[in-house]
Amino acid sequence: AQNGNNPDEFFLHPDQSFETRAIHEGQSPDQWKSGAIVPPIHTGSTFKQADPEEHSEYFYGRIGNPTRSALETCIASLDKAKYCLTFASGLASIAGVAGLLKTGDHVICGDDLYGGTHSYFKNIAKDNGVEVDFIDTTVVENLENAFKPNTKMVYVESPTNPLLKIMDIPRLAAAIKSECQDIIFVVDNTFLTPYLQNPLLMGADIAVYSLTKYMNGHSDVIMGAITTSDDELYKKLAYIQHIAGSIPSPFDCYLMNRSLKTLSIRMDKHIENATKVAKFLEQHPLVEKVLYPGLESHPQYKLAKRLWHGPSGMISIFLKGDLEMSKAFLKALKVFALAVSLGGFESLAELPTTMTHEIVPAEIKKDLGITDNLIRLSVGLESATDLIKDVDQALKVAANFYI
Ligand SMILES: C=C(NCc1c(COP(=O)(O)O)cnc(C)c1O)C(=O)O
Repeated sequence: AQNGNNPDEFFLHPDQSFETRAIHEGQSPDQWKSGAIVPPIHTGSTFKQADPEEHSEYFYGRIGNPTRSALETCIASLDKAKYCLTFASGLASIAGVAGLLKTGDHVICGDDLYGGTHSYFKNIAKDNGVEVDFIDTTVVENLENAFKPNTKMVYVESPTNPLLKIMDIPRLAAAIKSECQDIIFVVDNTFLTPYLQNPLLMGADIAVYSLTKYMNGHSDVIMGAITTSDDELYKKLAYIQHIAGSIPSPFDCYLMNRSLKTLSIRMDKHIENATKVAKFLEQHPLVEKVLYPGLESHPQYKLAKRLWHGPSGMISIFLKGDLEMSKAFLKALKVFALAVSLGGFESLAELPTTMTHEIVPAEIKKDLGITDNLIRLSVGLESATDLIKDVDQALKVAANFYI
């Protein structure tokens, strides 16, 4: 995390070895005949066997690939996990985790989730006979009151997409395990990455990642991952990866592995830029509210400081206007691009209600507060001065729609 001298500048004490592990874990040149310093891209789909009754670690690309193994070893180390499994996308990894549920099981989901994740549990999991409840898991008592005899999983994001609600993972874990040790606690850690939060160290059984976002950070790979330290869960999830077969390509694994090498310095810059942009927006007359866990005004700022190494680069703001003002603001931006996704080096801006959360039923969006004037910003690595100038000029254009 940031190397500020003032203890108030950053959150939990930074993990001193993260950068070294990101560069070296899973990358040993000794594992390759060539001695390559950077893991090569193994595109082979199948591997020669010495005997019909025995094969080496690698025998078929869907079951295992050396480039994918290098990546999975690195991510497991970054998340301080025993295991990592990668999938073709973030939602594919979520589908893999949901594959642990059987007909008649009950899953408790946080109420504020990425639209696709909400839709997966509300439609696909439900159609597979899984009972789903969505509750506000920022209040631990809500969770305690939601348990049923058939509860098998609790699934949350922290912070959540797009309202940046923060989960007290240790308290949720304690409540879950005191209810029943067998309930699987899953935390989607996409917005923070292992650099800023390690859910497994706080009691989660599985962490889920859309690697597409910050961990790749270059908006050119779609991929997902899970991490766990539970041997039984790993065996089941590895079976799902192998047999349901939703695996990433060797080339994408090479790109993702390469991105991890700069994850820490990119996150520090995302935090530095987002803090400056959030502070500018917080005082702007056309901005009703700024949600950024790095600002003391965030309702769960103290919790974020207690659990996180830093507040990441995502900001959600409420403009003092309606849909027309939001559209005018978003279309006036020049440095921020109007696009879904997040976590890349380029700054992105979007309107959750009609874009990433369009799929969420209107009454649920209303209950959550995903309104026409809610804008989500993914603050990139450009000059903070340019980013602030961009939102300032776009707000001036949108001022004509001020109500
Ligand atoms: C595309 C977007 N989100 C994807 C996402 C996913 C799905 O990841 P994919 O790699 O897009 O399949 C899972 N979890 C979170 C918290 C996410 O934000 C978005 O919010 O713009």
